[in-house]
Amino acid sequence: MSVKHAISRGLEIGRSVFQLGLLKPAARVAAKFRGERLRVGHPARRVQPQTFLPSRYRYYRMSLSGLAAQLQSLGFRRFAGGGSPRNRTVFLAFGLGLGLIEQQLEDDRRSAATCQEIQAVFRKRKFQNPLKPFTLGYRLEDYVMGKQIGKGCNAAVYEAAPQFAVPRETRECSLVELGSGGDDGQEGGGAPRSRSVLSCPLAVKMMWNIGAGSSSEAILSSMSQELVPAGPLALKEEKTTVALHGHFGVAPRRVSAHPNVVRVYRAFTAEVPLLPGAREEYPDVLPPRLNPAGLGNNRTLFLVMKNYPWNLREYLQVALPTHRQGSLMVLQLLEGVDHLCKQGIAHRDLKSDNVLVEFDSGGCPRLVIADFGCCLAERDGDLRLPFSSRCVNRGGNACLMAPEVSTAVPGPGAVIDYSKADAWAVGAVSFEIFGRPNPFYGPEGLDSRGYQEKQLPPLPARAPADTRLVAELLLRRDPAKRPSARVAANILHLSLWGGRVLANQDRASVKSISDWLLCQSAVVLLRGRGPVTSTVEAELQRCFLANLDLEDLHAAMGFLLFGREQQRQGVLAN
Ligand SMILES: Nc1ncnc2c1ncn2[C@@H]1O[C@H](COP(=O)(O)OP(=O)(O)OP(=O)(O)O)[C@@H](O)[C@H]1O
Repeated sequence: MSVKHAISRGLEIGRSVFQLGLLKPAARVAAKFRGERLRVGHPARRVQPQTFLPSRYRYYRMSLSGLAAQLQSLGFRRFAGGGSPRNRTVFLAFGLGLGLIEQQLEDDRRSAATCQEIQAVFRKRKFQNPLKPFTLGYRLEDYVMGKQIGKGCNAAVYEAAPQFAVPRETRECSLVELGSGGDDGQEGGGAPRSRSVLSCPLAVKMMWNIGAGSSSEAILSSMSQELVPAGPLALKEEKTTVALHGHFGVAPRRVSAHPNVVRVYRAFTAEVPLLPGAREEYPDVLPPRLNPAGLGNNRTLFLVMKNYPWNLREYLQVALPTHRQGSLMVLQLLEGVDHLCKQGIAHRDLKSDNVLVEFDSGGCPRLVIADFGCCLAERDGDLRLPFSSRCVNRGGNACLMAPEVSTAVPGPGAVIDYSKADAWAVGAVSFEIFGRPNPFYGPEGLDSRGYQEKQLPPLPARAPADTRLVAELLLRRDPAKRPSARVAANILHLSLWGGRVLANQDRASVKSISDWLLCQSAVVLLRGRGPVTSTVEAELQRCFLANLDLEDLHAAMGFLLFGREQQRQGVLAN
Protein backbone atom coordinates (compact mmCIF):
# COMPACT_ATOMS: atom_id res chain seq x y z
CA MET A 1 0.00 0.00 0.00
CA SER A 2 1.54 3.32 -0.99
CA VAL A 3 1.64 6.13 1.56
CA LYS A 4 -0.78 8.10 -0.54
CA HIS A 5 -3.13 5.18 -0.71
CA ALA A 6 -2.87 4.58 3.02
CA ILE A 7 -3.62 8.19 3.74
CA SER A 8 -6.66 8.22 1.56
CA ARG A 9 -7.73 4.92 3.13
CA GLY A 10 -7.32 6.49 6.57
CA LEU A 11 -9.39 9.42 5.53
CA GLU A 12 -12.01 7.04 4.28
CA ILE A 13 -11.97 5.18 7.59
CA GLY A 14 -12.25 8.50 9.35
CA ARG A 15 -15.25 9.41 7.26
CA SER A 16 -16.87 6.05 7.82
CA VAL A 17 -16.37 6.35 11.56
CA PHE A 18 -18.09 9.68 11.29
CA GLN A 19 -20.89 8.44 9.06
CA LEU A 20 -21.49 5.41 11.20
CA GLY A 21 -22.32 7.81 13.97
CA LEU A 22 -19.34 6.72 16.09
CA LEU A 23 -18.81 10.34 16.88
CA LYS A 24 -18.17 9.96 20.56
CA PRO A 25 -15.36 7.40 20.41
CA ALA A 26 -13.93 9.21 17.42
CA ALA A 27 -14.07 12.49 19.26
CA ARG A 28 -12.26 10.91 22.21
CA VAL A 29 -9.49 9.65 20.00
CA ALA A 30 -9.37 12.90 18.12
CA ALA A 31 -9.14 14.87 21.36
CA LYS A 32 -6.14 12.78 22.42
CA PHE A 33 -4.67 13.09 19.01
CA ARG A 34 -4.98 16.85 19.12
CA GLY A 35 -2.47 16.99 21.96
CA GLU A 36 -0.14 14.89 19.89
CA ARG A 37 -0.54 17.10 16.87
CA LEU A 38 0.13 20.20 18.86
CA ARG A 39 3.17 18.65 20.46
CA VAL A 40 4.74 17.89 17.13
CA GLY A 41 4.09 21.42 16.08
CA HIS A 42 1.42 20.94 13.54
CA PRO A 43 -0.79 23.99 13.46
CA ALA A 44 -4.24 23.22 14.83
CA ARG A 45 -5.91 24.28 11.68
CA ARG A 46 -7.92 22.51 9.09
CA VAL A 47 -6.41 19.25 7.84
CA GLN A 48 -7.53 19.16 4.27
CA PRO A 49 -6.97 15.93 2.43
CA GLN A 50 -5.81 17.79 -0.61
CA THR A 51 -3.36 19.95 1.36
CA PHE A 52 -1.65 17.01 2.99
CA LEU A 53 1.61 16.86 1.15
CA PRO A 54 4.28 14.20 1.66
CA SER A 55 6.58 16.81 3.19
CA ARG A 56 4.32 16.90 6.25
CA TYR A 57 4.70 13.21 6.65
CA ARG A 58 7.72 13.61 8.87
CA TYR A 59 5.75 15.58 11.50
CA TYR A 60 3.26 12.81 11.78
CA ARG A 61 5.94 10.18 11.75
CA MET A 62 7.30 11.66 14.92
CA SER A 63 4.01 11.18 16.62
CA LEU A 64 3.32 7.68 15.34
CA SER A 65 4.43 5.78 18.41
CA GLY A 66 2.46 8.07 20.69
CA LEU A 67 -0.58 7.69 18.52
CA ALA A 68 -0.22 3.91 18.42
CA ALA A 69 -0.06 3.80 22.22
CA GLN A 70 -3.12 5.96 22.51
CA LEU A 71 -5.08 3.96 20.00
CA GLN A 72 -4.11 0.83 21.88
CA SER A 73 -5.17 2.29 25.20
CA LEU A 74 -8.50 3.20 23.66
CA GLY A 75 -9.04 -0.34 22.50
CA PHE A 76 -8.11 -0.02 18.84
CA ARG A 77 -5.89 -3.08 19.16
CA ARG A 78 -6.35 -4.11 15.59
CA PHE A 79 -4.39 -1.08 14.52
CA ALA A 80 -1.65 -1.48 17.06
CA GLY A 81 -0.05 -4.73 16.04
CA GLY A 82 3.63 -4.57 15.37
CA GLY A 83 5.76 -1.81 14.11
CA SER A 84 6.13 -2.55 10.46
CA PRO A 85 6.33 0.52 8.27
CA ARG A 86 3.13 -0.57 6.65
CA ASN A 87 1.26 -0.74 9.96
CA ARG A 88 2.68 2.56 10.99
CA THR A 89 1.49 4.02 7.75
CA VAL A 90 -1.97 2.71 8.44
CA PHE A 91 -1.87 4.32 11.90
CA LEU A 92 -0.78 7.51 10.35
CA ALA A 93 -3.56 7.41 7.83
CA PHE A 94 -6.14 6.51 10.44
CA GLY A 95 -4.86 9.26 12.64
CA LEU A 96 -5.15 11.68 9.81
CA GLY A 97 -8.71 10.56 9.35
CA LEU A 98 -9.29 11.26 13.01
CA GLY A 99 -7.66 14.63 12.63
CA LEU A 100 -10.09 15.33 9.89
CA ILE A 101 -12.93 14.21 12.12
CA GLU A 102 -11.72 16.51 14.80
CA GLN A 103 -11.81 19.33 12.33
CA GLN A 104 -15.28 18.27 11.33
CA LEU A 105 -16.34 18.31 14.95
CA GLU A 106 -15.03 21.81 15.26
CA ASP A 107 -16.92 22.82 12.12
CA ASP A 108 -20.00 21.13 13.50
CA ARG A 109 -19.74 22.99 16.78
CA ARG A 110 -19.67 26.24 14.84
CA SER A 111 -22.49 25.19 12.54
CA ALA A 112 -24.54 23.97 15.50
CA ALA A 113 -24.14 27.37 17.10
CA THR A 114 -25.22 29.03 13.84
CA CYS A 115 -28.24 26.72 13.68
CA GLN A 116 -29.21 27.54 17.24
CA GLU A 117 -28.99 31.25 16.62
CA ILE A 118 -31.08 31.02 13.47
CA GLN A 119 -33.58 28.77 15.20
CA ALA A 120 -33.93 31.25 18.05
CA VAL A 121 -34.61 34.12 15.64
CA PHE A 122 -37.31 32.22 13.76
CA ARG A 123 -38.86 30.64 16.85
CA LYS A 124 -39.54 34.16 18.12
CA ARG A 125 -41.42 34.95 14.91
CA LYS A 126 -44.20 32.53 15.66
CA PHE A 127 -46.90 31.75 13.14
CA GLN A 128 -49.75 34.17 13.80
CA ASN A 129 -53.33 33.20 13.38
CA PRO A 130 -55.32 35.58 11.23
CA LEU A 131 -57.83 35.98 14.07
CA LYS A 132 -57.56 38.51 16.86
CA PRO A 133 -59.26 37.56 20.07
CA PHE A 134 -62.82 38.63 20.51
CA THR A 135 -65.50 37.36 22.72
CA LEU A 136 -68.35 36.14 20.52
CA GLY A 137 -69.29 33.00 18.70
CA TYR A 138 -69.72 30.51 21.52
CA ARG A 139 -73.35 29.67 20.68
CA LEU A 140 -74.91 27.97 17.68
CA GLU A 141 -77.27 30.94 17.29
CA ASP A 142 -74.20 33.07 16.57
CA TYR A 143 -73.93 31.48 13.13
CA VAL A 144 -76.02 31.29 9.98
CA MET A 145 -75.63 27.73 8.80
CA GLY A 146 -75.35 27.07 5.08
CA LYS A 147 -75.19 23.90 3.06
CA GLN A 148 -73.42 20.70 3.99
CA ILE A 149 -69.84 20.58 2.73
CA GLY A 150 -68.60 17.30 4.11
CA LYS A 151 -69.44 14.22 6.06
CA GLY A 152 -67.38 11.51 7.71
CA CYS A 153 -68.06 8.62 10.05
CA ASN A 154 -68.36 10.87 13.09
CA ALA A 155 -69.62 14.24 11.96
CA ALA A 156 -71.24 16.42 9.34
CA VAL A 157 -69.61 19.68 8.30
CA TYR A 158 -71.56 22.76 7.21
CA GLU A 159 -70.52 26.08 5.78
CA ALA A 160 -71.44 29.01 7.99
CA ALA A 161 -71.24 32.73 8.42
CA PRO A 162 -71.13 34.63 11.70
CA GLN A 163 -74.42 36.20 12.66
CA PHE A 164 -73.09 38.47 15.34
CA ALA A 165 -71.89 42.02 14.91
CA VAL A 166 -68.14 42.01 15.05
CA PRO A 167 -66.78 44.79 17.26
CA ARG A 168 -65.30 47.60 15.22
CA GLU A 169 -61.86 47.31 16.77
CA THR A 170 -61.55 43.66 15.78
CA ARG A 171 -63.14 44.01 12.40
CA GLU A 172 -59.90 43.93 10.50
CA CYS A 173 -59.27 40.39 11.55
CA SER A 174 -62.75 39.22 12.20
CA LEU A 175 -64.34 35.95 11.30
CA VAL A 176 -66.32 37.82 8.62
CA GLU A 177 -63.19 38.80 6.83
CA LEU A 178 -61.68 35.39 7.03
CA GLY A 179 -61.70 34.10 3.53
CA SER A 180 -62.22 37.47 1.90
CA GLY A 181 -58.58 38.53 1.66
CA GLY A 182 -56.27 37.85 -1.23
CA ASP A 183 -54.76 34.90 0.52
CA ASP A 184 -57.90 33.10 1.40
CA GLY A 185 -57.76 30.12 -0.78
CA GLN A 186 -59.60 31.67 -3.68
CA GLU A 187 -57.37 34.24 -5.29
CA GLY A 188 -55.13 32.85 -7.93
CA GLY A 189 -56.15 29.29 -7.09
CA GLY A 190 -55.14 26.94 -9.82
CA ALA A 191 -58.43 25.04 -9.68
CA PRO A 192 -62.06 26.04 -10.06
CA ARG A 193 -63.87 27.27 -6.96
CA SER A 194 -65.59 24.43 -5.25
CA ARG A 195 -67.42 26.17 -2.46
CA SER A 196 -68.73 29.56 -1.53
CA VAL A 197 -66.05 30.32 1.01
CA LEU A 198 -66.43 34.03 0.33
CA SER A 199 -70.01 34.27 1.58
CA CYS A 200 -69.51 31.54 4.19
CA PRO A 201 -65.99 31.88 5.49
CA LEU A 202 -66.50 29.37 8.29
CA ALA A 203 -67.04 25.65 8.56
CA VAL A 204 -68.95 24.21 11.51
CA LYS A 205 -68.36 20.56 12.27
CA MET A 206 -71.26 18.97 14.13
CA MET A 207 -70.19 15.80 15.87
CA TRP A 208 -72.60 12.91 16.05
CA ASN A 209 -73.18 12.06 19.65
CA ILE A 210 -74.39 8.55 20.18
CA GLY A 211 -73.02 7.33 23.48
CA ALA A 212 -71.63 10.32 25.32
CA GLY A 213 -74.73 11.56 27.12
CA SER A 214 -75.89 15.13 26.90
CA SER A 215 -73.98 16.97 29.60
CA SER A 216 -71.29 19.35 28.36
CA GLU A 217 -68.65 17.69 30.51
CA ALA A 218 -69.43 14.22 29.20
CA ILE A 219 -69.47 15.46 25.60
CA LEU A 220 -66.19 17.36 25.93
CA SER A 221 -64.69 14.44 27.72
CA SER A 222 -65.61 11.79 25.16
CA MET A 223 -64.75 13.98 22.16
CA SER A 224 -61.72 15.60 23.69
CA GLN A 225 -59.34 14.69 20.85
CA GLU A 226 -61.31 16.99 18.53
CA LEU A 227 -60.09 19.85 20.74
CA VAL A 228 -56.41 19.19 20.09
CA PRO A 229 -56.21 21.87 17.34
CA ALA A 230 -58.36 24.31 19.35
CA GLY A 231 -56.85 27.73 19.97
CA PRO A 232 -56.55 29.19 23.47
CA LEU A 233 -59.87 31.05 23.19
CA ALA A 234 -61.83 28.27 21.55
CA LEU A 235 -63.66 27.29 24.70
CA LYS A 236 -65.56 29.98 26.50
CA GLU A 237 -64.77 28.95 30.00
CA GLU A 238 -61.41 27.47 29.47
CA LYS A 239 -60.56 27.25 33.14
CA THR A 240 -63.79 25.58 34.12
CA THR A 241 -63.58 23.21 31.20
CA VAL A 242 -60.03 22.21 31.93
CA ALA A 243 -60.97 21.67 35.55
CA LEU A 244 -63.82 19.47 34.43
CA HIS A 245 -61.54 17.64 32.07
CA GLY A 246 -59.12 17.20 34.89
CA HIS A 247 -61.91 15.67 36.88
CA PHE A 248 -62.52 13.16 34.11
CA GLY A 249 -58.80 12.77 33.61
CA VAL A 250 -58.90 13.24 29.85
CA ALA A 251 -57.74 16.79 29.15
CA PRO A 252 -55.87 16.41 25.85
CA ARG A 253 -52.77 18.21 24.76
CA ARG A 254 -53.34 21.19 22.50
CA VAL A 255 -51.25 21.83 19.46
CA SER A 256 -49.95 25.36 18.92
CA ALA A 257 -50.77 27.22 15.70
CA HIS A 258 -48.98 26.09 12.55
CA PRO A 259 -49.61 26.95 8.89
CA ASN A 260 -50.14 23.27 8.05
CA VAL A 261 -52.41 22.29 10.92
CA VAL A 262 -56.09 23.26 11.05
CA ARG A 263 -57.21 25.67 13.78
CA VAL A 264 -60.44 25.30 15.69
CA TYR A 265 -61.53 28.84 16.61
CA ARG A 266 -64.53 27.98 18.72
CA ALA A 267 -65.82 24.80 20.37
CA PHE A 268 -69.10 24.60 22.26
CA THR A 269 -71.90 22.21 22.99
CA ALA A 270 -75.48 22.88 21.87
CA GLU A 271 -78.72 21.11 21.03
CA VAL A 272 -78.58 19.15 17.77
CA PRO A 273 -80.46 21.23 15.14
CA LEU A 274 -82.17 19.90 12.03
CA LEU A 275 -79.72 20.99 9.37
CA PRO A 276 -80.06 20.59 5.59
CA GLY A 277 -79.92 16.94 4.55
CA ALA A 278 -80.00 15.63 8.13
CA ARG A 279 -83.09 13.39 7.78
CA GLU A 280 -81.87 11.98 4.45
CA GLU A 281 -78.18 11.58 5.16
CA TYR A 282 -77.77 10.79 8.84
CA PRO A 283 -81.21 10.00 10.28
CA ASP A 284 -79.91 7.33 12.68
CA VAL A 285 -77.68 9.68 14.61
CA LEU A 286 -80.36 12.32 15.14
CA PRO A 287 -81.94 12.53 18.59
CA PRO A 288 -85.48 11.12 19.00
CA ARG A 289 -86.73 14.71 19.15
CA LEU A 290 -85.87 15.01 15.42
CA ASN A 291 -86.24 11.37 14.37
CA PRO A 292 -88.20 9.01 16.64
CA ALA A 293 -85.99 6.11 15.47
CA GLY A 294 -82.77 8.08 15.95
CA LEU A 295 -80.13 6.96 18.45
CA GLY A 296 -78.41 10.28 18.96
CA ASN A 297 -78.22 12.36 22.12
CA ASN A 298 -79.93 15.69 22.35
CA ARG A 299 -76.78 17.81 22.60
CA THR A 300 -73.44 17.54 20.91
CA LEU A 301 -70.12 19.24 20.20
CA PHE A 302 -69.70 21.93 17.51
CA LEU A 303 -66.31 23.01 16.19
CA VAL A 304 -65.86 26.25 14.24
CA MET A 305 -63.03 26.42 11.72
CA LYS A 306 -62.10 28.27 8.59
CA ASN A 307 -63.99 27.03 5.55
CA TYR A 308 -61.54 25.48 3.08
CA PRO A 309 -62.57 25.13 -0.54
CA TRP A 310 -61.42 21.53 -0.91
CA ASN A 311 -60.19 18.49 0.84
CA LEU A 312 -57.07 16.99 -0.74
CA ARG A 313 -58.84 13.98 -2.23
CA GLU A 314 -61.46 16.15 -3.93
CA TYR A 315 -58.85 18.61 -5.14
CA LEU A 316 -56.69 15.91 -6.70
CA GLN A 317 -59.69 14.60 -8.60
CA VAL A 318 -59.89 17.85 -10.56
CA ALA A 319 -56.30 19.09 -10.61
CA LEU A 320 -52.86 17.73 -11.29
CA PRO A 321 -50.34 19.84 -9.38
CA THR A 322 -47.09 20.72 -11.14
CA HIS A 323 -44.11 18.72 -9.99
CA ARG A 324 -42.78 21.60 -7.90
CA GLN A 325 -46.19 22.11 -6.33
CA GLY A 326 -46.34 18.37 -5.67
CA SER A 327 -43.05 18.49 -3.78
CA LEU A 328 -44.22 21.55 -1.85
CA MET A 329 -47.42 19.70 -0.91
CA VAL A 330 -45.53 16.67 0.39
CA LEU A 331 -43.23 19.03 2.27
CA GLN A 332 -46.18 20.83 3.90
CA LEU A 333 -47.57 17.54 5.15
CA LEU A 334 -44.17 16.68 6.58
CA GLU A 335 -43.90 20.08 8.27
CA GLY A 336 -47.38 19.61 9.76
CA VAL A 337 -46.52 16.12 10.99
CA ASP A 338 -43.21 17.28 12.43
CA HIS A 339 -44.99 20.05 14.32
CA LEU A 340 -47.42 17.52 15.77
CA CYS A 341 -44.61 15.11 16.71
CA LYS A 342 -42.65 17.84 18.45
CA GLN A 343 -45.74 18.61 20.52
CA GLY A 344 -46.24 14.97 21.44
CA ILE A 345 -49.20 14.35 19.14
CA ALA A 346 -49.70 11.57 16.59
CA HIS A 347 -52.57 12.14 14.16
CA ARG A 348 -53.08 8.41 13.40
CA ASP A 349 -55.59 8.97 10.60
CA LEU A 350 -53.67 10.85 7.97
CA LYS A 351 -55.36 10.40 4.60
CA SER A 352 -56.27 12.72 1.75
CA ASP A 353 -59.83 13.28 3.08
CA ASN A 354 -58.37 14.62 6.30
CA VAL A 355 -56.20 17.21 4.61
CA LEU A 356 -57.82 20.50 3.61
CA VAL A 357 -56.64 22.69 0.75
CA GLU A 358 -56.68 26.38 -0.08
CA PHE A 359 -54.37 28.45 -2.29
CA ASP A 360 -51.86 31.17 -1.64
CA SER A 361 -51.78 34.38 -3.65
CA GLY A 362 -49.56 32.73 -6.25
CA GLY A 363 -51.96 29.80 -6.72
CA CYS A 364 -49.87 27.27 -4.82
CA PRO A 365 -51.97 24.78 -2.83
CA ARG A 366 -51.68 25.26 0.93
CA LEU A 367 -52.39 22.07 2.88
CA VAL A 368 -53.61 21.78 6.46
CA ILE A 369 -53.96 18.58 8.44
CA ALA A 370 -57.46 18.28 9.91
CA ASP A 371 -59.71 15.87 11.86
CA PHE A 372 -57.96 14.94 15.07
CA GLY A 373 -60.69 12.55 16.19
CA CYS A 374 -58.32 9.53 16.23
CA CYS A 375 -55.20 11.23 17.48
CA LEU A 376 -52.93 10.22 20.31
CA ALA A 377 -52.37 13.24 22.52
CA GLU A 378 -51.43 12.03 25.96
CA ARG A 379 -50.83 14.65 28.62
CA ASP A 380 -47.18 13.66 28.92
CA GLY A 381 -46.64 13.86 25.14
CA ASP A 382 -45.41 10.27 25.00
CA LEU A 383 -45.92 8.82 21.52
CA ARG A 384 -45.43 5.26 22.77
CA LEU A 385 -48.77 3.72 23.56
CA PRO A 386 -48.93 0.72 25.90
CA PHE A 387 -50.65 -1.97 23.84
CA SER A 388 -51.78 -4.33 26.53
CA SER A 389 -54.94 -5.65 24.88
CA ARG A 390 -56.92 -5.67 21.65
CA CYS A 391 -59.28 -3.12 23.19
CA VAL A 392 -56.61 -0.43 22.88
CA ASN A 393 -57.42 1.70 19.83
CA ARG A 394 -54.57 1.68 17.30
CA GLY A 395 -55.93 4.66 15.35
CA GLY A 396 -57.98 5.36 12.21
CA ASN A 397 -57.90 3.96 8.70
CA ALA A 398 -56.37 0.46 8.80
CA CYS A 399 -55.06 0.76 5.19
CA LEU A 400 -52.80 3.65 6.11
CA MET A 401 -51.40 2.28 9.35
CA ALA A 402 -47.63 2.14 9.38
CA PRO A 403 -46.30 -1.45 9.60
CA GLU A 404 -45.15 -1.04 13.20
CA VAL A 405 -48.74 -0.12 14.11
CA SER A 406 -50.63 -2.62 11.96
CA THR A 407 -48.41 -5.54 12.97
CA ALA A 408 -48.24 -4.76 16.68
CA VAL A 409 -49.30 -7.67 18.86
CA PRO A 410 -51.00 -6.81 22.14
CA GLY A 411 -49.63 -8.24 25.34
CA PRO A 412 -48.04 -7.38 28.65
CA GLY A 413 -45.30 -4.81 28.10
CA ALA A 414 -46.16 -4.33 24.41
CA VAL A 415 -45.88 -0.76 23.16
CA ILE A 416 -46.67 0.92 19.84
CA ASP A 417 -44.32 3.73 18.96
CA TYR A 418 -46.15 6.30 16.82
CA SER A 419 -43.25 8.71 16.40
CA LYS A 420 -42.77 7.86 12.71
CA ALA A 421 -46.21 6.47 11.87
CA ASP A 422 -47.70 9.69 10.43
CA ALA A 423 -44.55 10.21 8.34
CA TRP A 424 -45.15 6.76 6.82
CA ALA A 425 -48.72 7.81 5.90
CA VAL A 426 -47.34 10.94 4.18
CA GLY A 427 -45.25 8.59 2.01
CA ALA A 428 -48.44 6.79 0.96
CA VAL A 429 -50.40 10.01 0.34
CA SER A 430 -47.61 11.38 -1.85
CA PHE A 431 -48.63 8.86 -4.52
CA GLU A 432 -52.05 10.53 -4.68
CA ILE A 433 -50.40 13.96 -4.89
CA PHE A 434 -48.47 12.86 -7.95
CA GLY A 435 -51.56 11.46 -9.64
CA ARG A 436 -51.15 7.77 -8.78
CA PRO A 437 -53.55 5.64 -6.74
CA ASN A 438 -52.58 5.21 -3.14
CA PRO A 439 -50.68 1.87 -3.20
CA PHE A 440 -52.39 0.75 0.02
CA TYR A 441 -55.97 1.26 -1.17
CA GLY A 442 -58.39 -1.04 -2.92
CA PRO A 443 -58.68 -4.81 -3.32
CA GLU A 444 -55.45 -4.88 -5.34
CA GLY A 445 -53.63 -2.59 -2.90
CA LEU A 446 -50.68 -3.61 -0.75
CA ASP A 447 -51.26 -4.58 2.86
CA SER A 448 -49.19 -2.48 5.23
CA ARG A 449 -48.79 -5.54 7.47
CA GLY A 450 -46.90 -7.62 4.97
CA TYR A 451 -45.78 -5.65 1.93
CA GLN A 452 -42.19 -5.77 0.77
CA GLU A 453 -40.51 -2.52 -0.15
CA LYS A 454 -39.67 -3.78 -3.62
CA GLN A 455 -43.40 -4.28 -4.28
CA LEU A 456 -44.02 -0.54 -4.03
CA PRO A 457 -44.72 1.05 -7.38
CA PRO A 458 -42.43 3.96 -8.22
CA LEU A 459 -43.76 7.49 -8.08
CA PRO A 460 -44.26 8.73 -11.65
CA ALA A 461 -41.08 9.77 -13.42
CA ARG A 462 -42.35 13.36 -13.64
CA ALA A 463 -42.03 13.63 -9.83
CA PRO A 464 -38.67 15.17 -8.90
CA ALA A 465 -36.05 12.51 -8.17
CA ASP A 466 -35.47 13.72 -4.60
CA THR A 467 -39.20 13.64 -3.87
CA ARG A 468 -39.36 10.09 -5.20
CA LEU A 469 -36.52 9.27 -2.87
CA VAL A 470 -38.37 10.81 0.09
CA ALA A 471 -41.53 8.79 -0.66
CA GLU A 472 -39.46 5.64 -0.89
CA LEU A 473 -37.64 6.35 2.38
CA LEU A 474 -40.87 7.19 4.20
CA LEU A 475 -42.38 3.85 3.20
CA ARG A 476 -39.55 1.82 4.67
CA ARG A 477 -40.99 -0.89 6.86
CA ASP A 478 -38.46 -0.56 9.64
CA PRO A 479 -39.01 2.70 11.54
CA ALA A 480 -35.34 2.70 12.54
CA LYS A 481 -34.39 2.98 8.85
CA ARG A 482 -37.16 5.44 8.03
CA PRO A 483 -36.38 9.15 8.33
CA SER A 484 -38.44 11.16 10.80
CA ALA A 485 -40.82 13.77 9.39
CA ARG A 486 -38.22 16.42 10.29
CA VAL A 487 -35.39 14.71 8.45
CA ALA A 488 -37.61 13.93 5.44
CA ALA A 489 -38.74 17.58 5.39
CA ASN A 490 -35.11 18.69 5.51
CA ILE A 491 -34.32 16.48 2.51
CA LEU A 492 -36.97 18.33 0.52
CA HIS A 493 -35.84 21.73 1.81
CA LEU A 494 -32.29 20.97 0.72
CA SER A 495 -33.54 19.66 -2.59
CA LEU A 496 -35.79 22.66 -3.27
CA TRP A 497 -33.54 25.43 -2.02
CA GLY A 498 -30.14 23.86 -1.30
CA GLY A 499 -28.80 24.40 -4.81
CA ARG A 500 -25.05 24.36 -4.91
CA VAL A 501 -24.58 23.41 -1.26
CA LEU A 502 -25.17 19.86 -2.28
CA ALA A 503 -22.90 19.94 -5.27
CA ASN A 504 -19.91 19.33 -3.07
CA GLN A 505 -20.26 16.13 -1.11
CA ASP A 506 -17.11 16.69 0.88
CA ARG A 507 -17.34 17.63 4.51
CA ALA A 508 -15.47 20.78 3.57
CA SER A 509 -18.93 21.94 2.52
CA VAL A 510 -19.97 22.23 6.19
CA LYS A 511 -18.93 25.84 6.05
CA SER A 512 -20.90 26.35 2.89
CA ILE A 513 -23.95 24.89 4.66
CA SER A 514 -23.58 27.48 7.41
CA ASP A 515 -23.20 30.20 4.79
CA TRP A 516 -26.23 28.93 2.95
CA LEU A 517 -28.28 28.85 6.15
CA LEU A 518 -27.31 32.41 6.92
CA CYS A 519 -28.26 33.47 3.38
CA GLN A 520 -31.61 31.71 3.66
CA SER A 521 -32.26 33.45 6.96
CA ALA A 522 -31.39 36.82 5.52
CA VAL A 523 -33.67 36.27 2.55
CA VAL A 524 -36.59 35.21 4.73
CA LEU A 525 -36.06 38.06 7.21
CA LEU A 526 -35.79 40.64 4.46
CA ARG A 527 -38.88 39.28 2.80
CA GLY A 528 -40.67 39.58 6.15
CA ARG A 529 -39.88 43.30 6.25
CA GLY A 530 -41.56 44.00 2.94
CA PRO A 531 -45.26 43.71 2.16
CA VAL A 532 -46.82 40.80 4.04
CA THR A 533 -46.08 37.63 2.14
CA SER A 534 -47.60 34.47 3.39
CA THR A 535 -46.94 32.37 0.38
CA VAL A 536 -46.57 28.69 0.92
CA GLU A 537 -42.89 28.80 0.03
CA ALA A 538 -42.17 31.61 2.49
CA GLU A 539 -44.01 29.74 5.26
CA LEU A 540 -42.09 26.58 4.53
CA GLN A 541 -38.76 28.35 4.64
CA ARG A 542 -39.68 29.90 7.98
CA CYS A 543 -40.63 26.46 9.33
CA PHE A 544 -37.32 25.06 8.17
CA LEU A 545 -35.29 27.78 9.84
CA ALA A 546 -37.34 27.67 13.04
CA ASN A 547 -36.60 23.95 13.36
CA LEU A 548 -32.94 23.91 12.42
CA ASP A 549 -30.96 21.19 14.05
CA LEU A 550 -27.56 20.26 12.76
CA GLU A 551 -27.92 16.55 13.40
CA ASP A 552 -31.21 16.40 11.50
CA LEU A 553 -29.69 18.42 8.69
CA HIS A 554 -26.71 16.08 8.43
CA ALA A 555 -29.01 13.09 8.47
CA ALA A 556 -31.00 14.65 5.63
CA MET A 557 -27.83 15.35 3.66
CA GLY A 558 -26.69 11.80 4.22
CA PHE A 559 -29.96 10.38 2.88
CA LEU A 560 -30.00 12.80 -0.02
CA LEU A 561 -26.45 12.19 -1.14
CA PHE A 562 -26.83 8.46 -0.67
CA GLY A 563 -30.07 8.52 -2.67
CA ARG A 564 -28.54 10.57 -5.45
CA GLU A 565 -25.60 8.22 -5.61
CA GLN A 566 -27.92 5.23 -5.77
CA GLN A 567 -29.98 6.91 -8.45
CA ARG A 568 -26.84 7.60 -10.41
CA GLN A 569 -25.93 3.97 -10.22
CA GLY A 570 -29.43 3.04 -11.28
CA VAL A 571 -29.92 0.87 -8.18
CA LEU A 572 -33.21 2.43 -7.16
CA ALA A 573 -36.11 0.77 -8.82
CA ASN A 574 -37.26 3.98 -10.51
N1 LIG B 1 -62.82 23.31 7.91
C1 LIG B 1 -63.34 22.66 6.86
N2 LIG B 1 -63.54 23.31 5.70
C2 LIG B 1 -64.06 22.67 4.65
N3 LIG B 1 -64.39 21.37 4.64
C3 LIG B 1 -64.21 20.66 5.76
C4 LIG B 1 -63.66 21.26 6.93
N4 LIG B 1 -63.57 20.32 7.89
C5 LIG B 1 -64.02 19.17 7.33
N5 LIG B 1 -64.40 19.37 6.06
C6 LIG B 1 -64.94 18.37 5.13
O1 LIG B 1 -65.76 17.48 5.83
C7 LIG B 1 -65.27 16.14 5.65
C8 LIG B 1 -65.52 15.36 6.93
O2 LIG B 1 -64.86 16.01 7.99
P1 LIG B 1 -64.03 15.18 9.06
O3 LIG B 1 -63.03 14.33 8.36
O4 LIG B 1 -63.50 16.14 10.06
O5 LIG B 1 -65.20 14.30 9.67
P2 LIG B 1 -65.10 12.95 10.49
O6 LIG B 1 -66.47 12.39 10.64
O7 LIG B 1 -64.35 13.20 11.75
O8 LIG B 1 -64.26 12.08 9.48
P3 LIG B 1 -63.71 10.59 9.64
O9 LIG B 1 -64.69 9.71 8.94
O10 LIG B 1 -62.38 10.64 8.92
O11 LIG B 1 -63.58 10.32 11.10
C9 LIG B 1 -63.81 16.30 5.28
O12 LIG B 1 -63.35 15.23 4.49
C10 LIG B 1 -63.83 17.59 4.49
O13 LIG B 1 -64.17 17.32 3.16
